[in-house]
Amino acid sequence: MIHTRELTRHFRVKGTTVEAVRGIDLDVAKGELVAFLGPNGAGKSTSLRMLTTLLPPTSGSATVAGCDVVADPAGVRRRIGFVGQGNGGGPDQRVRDELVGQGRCYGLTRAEARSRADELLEILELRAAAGRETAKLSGGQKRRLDIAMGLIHRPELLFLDEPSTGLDPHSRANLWEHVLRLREEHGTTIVLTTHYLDEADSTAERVVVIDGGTIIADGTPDELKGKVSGDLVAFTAETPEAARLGARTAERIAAAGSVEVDGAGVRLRVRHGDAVLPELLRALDAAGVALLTVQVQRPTLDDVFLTLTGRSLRESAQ
Ligand SMILES: Nc1ncnc2c1ncn2[C@@H]1O[C@H](COP(=O)(O)OP(=O)(O)OP(=O)(O)O)[C@@H](O)[C@H]1O
Repeated sequence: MIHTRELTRHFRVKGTTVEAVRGIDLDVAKGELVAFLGPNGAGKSTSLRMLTTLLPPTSGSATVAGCDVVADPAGVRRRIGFVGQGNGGGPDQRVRDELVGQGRCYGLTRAEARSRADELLEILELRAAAGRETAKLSGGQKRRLDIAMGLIHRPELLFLDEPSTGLDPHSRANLWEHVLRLREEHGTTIVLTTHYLDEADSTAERVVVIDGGTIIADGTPDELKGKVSGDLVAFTAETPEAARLGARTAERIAAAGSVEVDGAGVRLRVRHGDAVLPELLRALDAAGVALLTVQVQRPTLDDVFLTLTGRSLRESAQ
């Protein structure tokens, strides 16, 4: 559905060159749900804008839904839907009219546009808001209308640029339910950008991590987490002395890496935290280290980003 080779985009800003996207090779198959994850300025939107023909590449190539983005941008546009950051229509437009108008823009007859609009209002649970002015919708309803607008011409491939930014947690969850259902029921391929780690983790089956204009990791959330960091085992001893003894004991445990002591707390990385835990507890007990708390945490996508770049995505994204 998407094939890019060495896809590159530079901008000239005040006499200097900004390398926004630097030679991206990406293949997305039909039906995939892919999240581009990366901090602000990583090159996610620029990549999306090239794939949706809004921006020509400086060099490299991209084929989207079977059409070349440079040689046949009209072909790409006919086959894709794009929901940008803060799309929306005119504030005085009513929801259904907005959708029908969009359908007409894509060459649907009036009857087709009306029937498709009604279908989408139903799918995206906007039927009750059909006669309302778009300016009076809630944030979540507005984003769902944006998505309906992107789907009016039944695209095979839908691009969503930060679909949930600015929504409250309830609206975000609701939006995701709709997006996932669309994909399940209609087989739509979906490519989206996000800087919400939890969102990429829980909803995308494939995460493409972008930083500094290049892809630095690509895989399922579990593959990414499995490859670059082990589980975190954290325990608290009764005193800092006991913690230091506990840390020395933990260091001797098979495959324990990067043991850190902070006051009475100890943190270590191990490959399979839950499998190592019984051995660790026995060793600590034998050394006379009594524990107040112990927990095992699977790595997060932020741990992955930290391991790859030395920076926390959570901090970069704030
Ligand atoms: N039209 C432009 N002119 C000049 N520089 C640009 C332009 N668009 C993007 N850039 C620069 O290119 C780099 C990548 O920006 P881009 O918007 O693609 O990042 P992003 O990952 O989508 O970030 P965000 O999460 O903030 O949207 C940034 O350094 C940005 O300042």
